[in-house]
Amino acid sequence: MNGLRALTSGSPVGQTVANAGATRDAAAVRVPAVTGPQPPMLDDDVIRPAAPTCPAGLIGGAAYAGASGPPLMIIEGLERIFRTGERPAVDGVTLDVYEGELLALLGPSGCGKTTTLRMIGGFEQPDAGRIFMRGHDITDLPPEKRGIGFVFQDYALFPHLDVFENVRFGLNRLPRRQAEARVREMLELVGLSELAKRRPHELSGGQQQRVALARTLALAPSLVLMDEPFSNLDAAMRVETRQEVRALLKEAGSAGILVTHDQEEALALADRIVVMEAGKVCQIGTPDEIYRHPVSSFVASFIGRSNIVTGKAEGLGAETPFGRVELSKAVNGTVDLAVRPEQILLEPHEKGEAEVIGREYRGHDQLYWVRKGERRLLVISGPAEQIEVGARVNLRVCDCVVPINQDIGTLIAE
Ligand SMILES: Nc1ncnc2c1ncn2[C@@H]1O[C@H](COP(=O)(O)OP(=O)(O)OP(=O)(O)O)[C@@H](O)[C@H]1O
Repeated sequence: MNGLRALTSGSPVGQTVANAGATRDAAAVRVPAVTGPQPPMLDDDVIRPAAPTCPAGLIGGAAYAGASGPPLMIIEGLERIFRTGERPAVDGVTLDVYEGELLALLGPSGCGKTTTLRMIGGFEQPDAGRIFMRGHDITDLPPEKRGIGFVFQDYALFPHLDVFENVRFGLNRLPRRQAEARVREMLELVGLSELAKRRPHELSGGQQQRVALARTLALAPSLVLMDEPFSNLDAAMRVETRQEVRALLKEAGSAGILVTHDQEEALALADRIVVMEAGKVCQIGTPDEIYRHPVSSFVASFIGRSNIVTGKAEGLGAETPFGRVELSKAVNGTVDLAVRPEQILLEPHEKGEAEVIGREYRGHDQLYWVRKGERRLLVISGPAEQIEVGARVNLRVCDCVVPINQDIGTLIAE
């Protein structure tokens, strides 16, 4: 979905920003005012209720290990039902975001990521649920009163303004010298001081992305929303730019919420990942937790790849089509198990239990498809191994396997 239109359509302010993306008319654009740790120039734009309306504390999901205080934002039971939909587009989303944390909303197309982001930004009104920022209920505030910054998918830079003027845009309420000092500071932060006089079309996609980020960060937001911000970049530029964006947000001390359907991007960039499916949050955790301890076959298959097999578990072991495997948690009964392709070793043997039916060389590793009885399994091995298609192999699982769908079995110990 086009991040700019998706994020902004449907609200007067949003509409203006969306139009700006099309017309590039600086005078017509109203960039949402934002607040943050410094400078204090936009504070009077933001409504601050006299007392917090929600107690600071963790609601939903796993805690962020890097948290040094209460959450910056608490989102509680957010719901959005479109008249055209058979089910809610967003269905009871509850999560929190900590100061300086980078959170990725990850899930397949249509699972409600953009709608969730639009509600956080104030461009879409929820049908139920509340959003609290530093303890204040901001659910009913317009976008420009929320203290939140935006980086749009197509950057929304003004082609007739140079880099310096693009970044200064939105700082026009500051005295000129103070605004210019802030722009210089931001350009230094994003490493574009040398290119201050260039127009957007004289920059690479990655540099344009940095200008857009500098323009947002100039307003010192405590939270920056980004909808598929790297989708316009080629693969190599995407990898480089996403690390830069992460570093810049960390340096600026701003938290970020990033919408992506790219699991590799979420794993590489985020402090925590919120996995969504059909409008609901199915798991929140660090990239490592999500990858190594998926809570369902959906998460196990969407984040990385998994062979889902059924096993008969007894404590920390289970009988499976691979023979006996060790489990990461003690369970009893019939359980589904997520076996990662890299956890399976292929041992060539002329009377092996399985047959190699496909092979894809990828340079850094190889994918093998093997058939055992009716089952088709995916295996990833190192690049040096050479097993021909048609060869017989034995399969060995070389690591602890994660039980999922625990309602099938009985969890007997953590
Ligand atoms: N304005 C709207 N009117 C009606 N239905 C909508 C509207 N916006 C979104 N939807 C529907 O809500 C659901 C969630 O859409 P949303 O854009 O939030 O998903 P997404 O996860 O961001 O998808 P993508 O990755 O494709 O952008 C989809 O079924 C979509 O068709």
